[in-house]
Amino acid sequence: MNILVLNGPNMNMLGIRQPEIYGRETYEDLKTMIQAEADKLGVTVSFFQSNHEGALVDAIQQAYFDHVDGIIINPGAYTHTSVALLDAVKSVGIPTVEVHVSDPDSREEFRHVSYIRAACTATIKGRGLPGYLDALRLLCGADA
Ligand SMILES: O=C1C[C@@](O)(C(=O)O)C[C@@H](O)[C@@H]1O
Repeated sequence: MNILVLNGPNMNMLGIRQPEIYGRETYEDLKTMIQAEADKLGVTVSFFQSNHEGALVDAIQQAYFDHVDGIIINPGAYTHTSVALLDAVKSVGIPTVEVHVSDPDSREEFRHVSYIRAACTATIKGRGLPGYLDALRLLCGADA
């Protein structure tokens, strides 16, 4: 099984950006944590982070041609704005789990809308970085 982990804008700033919300662990720590869980589950994971909407659309489309089995996506702020990412996930038909480190629904009103949610099989939010591990287990059919 092949899982792609996509992170949107500012997720490369984990550990630096608003640690009171996103914690002190870095993007590299996140990748290490996911890789360790993937090794346990016996699945292959690849990672992509971009601050650019189109690059994320390209990565989702490429996942189709690479026969990726599942996508974990934290679109960052594009969650609340991007019809393009919604359309991309719908286009490829790959099971996709939306992850948020914080709980956007308990933050500012403008974070309450998620465009991508309609294309996702599940949303995991407010669980910190371990939320990504829950998403991985969910996609692999292991208990989340
Ligand atoms: O960049 C982010 C991170 C986020 O997706 C999260 O992981 O909690 C929540 C979004 O509202 C925000 O724009």
